[in-house]
Order: sequence, then C-alpha cells, then structure tokens
Amino acid sequence: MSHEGKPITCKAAVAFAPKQPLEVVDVVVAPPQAGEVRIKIMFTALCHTDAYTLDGFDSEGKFPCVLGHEAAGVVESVGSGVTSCKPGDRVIPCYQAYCADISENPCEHCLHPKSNLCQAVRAWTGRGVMKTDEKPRFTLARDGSEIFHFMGTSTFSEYTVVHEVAVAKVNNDAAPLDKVCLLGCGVSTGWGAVHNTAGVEAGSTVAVFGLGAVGLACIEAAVEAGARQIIGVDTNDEKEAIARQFGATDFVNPTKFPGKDTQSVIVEMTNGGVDYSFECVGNVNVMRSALECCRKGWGTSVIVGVAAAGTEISTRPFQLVTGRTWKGTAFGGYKSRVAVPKLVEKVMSGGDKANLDKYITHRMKFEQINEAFDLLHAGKCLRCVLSMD
Ligand SMILES: NC(=O)C1=CN([C@@H]2O[C@H](COP(=O)(O)OP(=O)(O)OC[C@H]3O[C@@H](n4cnc5c(N)ncnc54)[C@H](O)[C@@H]3O)[C@@H](O)[C@H]2O)C=CC1
Ligand SMILES: N[C@@H](CCC(=O)N[C@@H](CSC=O)C(=O)NCC(=O)O)C(=O)O
Ligand SMILES: [Zn+2]
Ligand SMILES: [Zn+2]
Repeated sequence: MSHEGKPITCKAAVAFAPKQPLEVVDVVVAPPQAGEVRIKIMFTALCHTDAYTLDGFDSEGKFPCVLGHEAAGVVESVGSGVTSCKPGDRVIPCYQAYCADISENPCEHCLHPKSNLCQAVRAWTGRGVMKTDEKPRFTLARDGSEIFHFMGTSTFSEYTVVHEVAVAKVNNDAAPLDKVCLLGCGVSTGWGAVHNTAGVEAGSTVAVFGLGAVGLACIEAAVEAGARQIIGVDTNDEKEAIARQFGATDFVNPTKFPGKDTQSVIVEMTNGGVDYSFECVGNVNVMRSALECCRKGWGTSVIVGVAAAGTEISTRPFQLVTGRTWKGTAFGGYKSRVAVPKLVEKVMSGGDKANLDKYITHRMKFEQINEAFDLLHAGKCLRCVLSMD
C-alpha cells in the first residue's frame, strides 16, 4: 500500500534526554515537503558521534531527537521539485549535503574545490529541523509532540525525511545495503582524511590515534597510499591485533609509558616524528599529542575526532612555527552526493582491498539498539549494523 503524501506511523528509537537509554516507540513521520525525500531505512550502524551526542557532549544536541547518521535505505516518496531520486531508489543519507549538481543557486562551498561543507541546509540540520518550514517531520504518536532530527539524517527510525541535497544514490544494484551503509560516515571519513585532507604519499610515516572504525579506516587508506610505517595508538590493548590486521606496523598503548607523553614515544620511535598523524578519538589532549608527534618542517596532523562542547585545543605556537600543520576533516573532505556513489563502486570492484566486512563486528535487530550502544561504549565493537526488519 502506498503512503505517498500521507503520514507514516512506524518505530523509531527516540533519545528523550541525554545519558538515558533510547526508547523504541511509535512515531509519526510526515510526508516529505518540497525538496525533501522520505526514506525507508533498511540498515543503520552506530557511530561514536551518536554516542557522543546521546551522552550530552554535543553543543548542537537537541532532545528529544532521533539520532543516527550511518545508514542505507530505499526512497519511499519524494516532495515536490525533487528530481535527483525517485521512489524505489536505493540510497545512503548523507549528513554532509552537496548541492552543486541539483541547485539553481549552489552554495559557495560546493562550488569550491577545497571544501565539502555544503551550506544549503546546514543551518537547519544543526537545529534539528527541515529547511522548508523550520519544523521537524517526526512527532510522537502518543501525544503529537515534536521530535527533533539529528545531523539531517535521523536514521534510527524505520522511516526518515531528509533534504534532497543529502541523498546519495546507490547505483549498483548488487551493492549490499547492509554493508555500504558504513559509507555514510566512519569508513568514508577515515579514507578521506588520509587521501583528501592529508594527501598521504607513498613512503610516508603515519600515526593513527584511536583505533575504532574511523582510525582503522585511516590505517587501511594509509596502506593503500603506500605508507611505509603506520603506528596505531590506542589505550585498549585489544586493538593491537586488529590494527595489525588492517596494516599497522607498530602499536603504542600510551598507558604503558607512565610519566612519558605519547608524542615523545613516537618521536623516538621514528627518529624525529611522523609525516602524518590522525586523531580519531575526540580528546583534546590526544589532539595535542597527535600534532606534536609530527616531524618538524613538514609534519601534518589531521583532527578527525569530535571533542566535547566547551573543550579547546592547545599547543606551543613553536610547534607550528617549526613547520607542522594542524588541520581537520569533516566526512573526509568528500563532496558527499557525488563521492559516495564512487566509493560504493570502489567497494564493489575492490575485492578484499576495500571489503567492508572487516569493520562489521556485530549485527543486531533494531530493537537491540541500546545493547549496541553499550558495546560501543565498552570498546567491544567497531561497527554494529542494525537491521530494521
Ligand atoms: N570528523 C568527522 O567527520 C567524523 C568524526 N568522527 C569522530 O571520530 C572519532 C572516532 O569515531 P569511532 O571510530 O566511531 O569511535 P570508537 O569509539 O569506535 O573508537 C575510538 C577509539 O579511541 C580509543 N581511545 C579512547 N581514548 C583514547 C586515548 N586517550 N588515546 C588513544 N586512544 C583512545 C578507544 O579505545 C577506541 O578504540 C569520534 O570522536 C567520532 O565522533 C566520526 C566520524 C566522522
Ligand atoms: N555538532 C558538533 C560538532 C559535531 C561534528 O563535528 N561533526 C562532524 C561529523 S561527526 C560524524 O560522525 C562534522 O562533520 N562536522 C561538520 C559539520 O558541519 O557538522 C558541535 O557543534 O561541536
Ligand atoms: Zn559518524
Ligand atoms: Zn552546497
């Protein structure tokens, strides 16, 4: 039965308040308005950023909300004026939008080769609402109260509504949605941090701080780029084996060097520091270590991790005066709607090299979402893919 133009009542995992378990409840998802797309979510994974927002660390976090931003699904219906996708299309919602190929008035970031920070809808997604009427499309079935969106995606729901500029198509019919959903955030971010933001070259030395899915994707990309030494850094010893499987040549657990900072350990190991480092933790002290373990003259450190509201980074300016570069990345610098379909093709044609299975440590039913958060918090899981059916 078609629900086109009508509200859909379905299950969503609602975050009613920070630090509280999600509640799987009935929500009403309004039909898509102009420039909007309603998607039936098939699979969604959890990213550390969902946990960070649920834990109350996100200055943009609004409650109640529907979290989730790493997913794949099928277009159920589209609002007026939508031309780039149609009902039945298999898609990946993108928290970083891209408007240049479908907007009559593209934003300057989409037109600029150096940025992927589309501004078309960002102001509204940050406030948890849709641009057209500045309201959410989710309401609670039991009392009609509004529920905010998250990152413009809100994939912890059987159905969601996103802006058209945030919809990447999965053009390859053979692409498994239960795997390519990971390209909606973590894996793409790690790959892009290495290839786009840093531009790691063959023969480079690399340190990756934080060996969750994002950090491991950095390692995978560094191997692909031909890095000769890749140092994985994590406070969890259990991450050493997996890091080496991904291609790390060395492993450092900072807790094993009491009284000595991690940057000193790495500078000694590399006789002067690494060419590139990646912070994939979201801790400002680790960000400092990641910068300061870079080689003077040309070392570049990329901040990938998302730090808690109110925290700030610091270092001695001398670290930059002596030639280190400190930069950051959002979604690995990829211009989402055009890049994600290419990443899907890369996975589909890449054999084992770009096999996403190694990131999927757990699979669960949607109703088990709080167990999945517990695993992520405990450091027991890279990616847990939740099935909606
Ligand atoms: N900039 C962007 O576009 C994106 C940023 N992120 C952020 O990237 C970070 C990583 O995300 P996930 O891989 O999903 O997280 P995760 O929680 O799976 O992995 C984090 C890893 O860091 C390790 N860790 C914790 N404290 C540490 C310390 N002091 N030193 C070294 N390692 C430490 C943990 O043991 C864990 O292995 C998060 O901050 C997340 O919010 C995620 C996706 C996109
Ligand atoms: N909302 C936070 C910042 C959160 C943040 O930095 N998000 C990353 C993506 S994390 C994905 O898992 C990002 O790409 N940010 C760029 C953006 O435009 O959102 C805050 O207010 O500090
Ligand atoms: Zn994410
Ligand atoms: Zn744009």
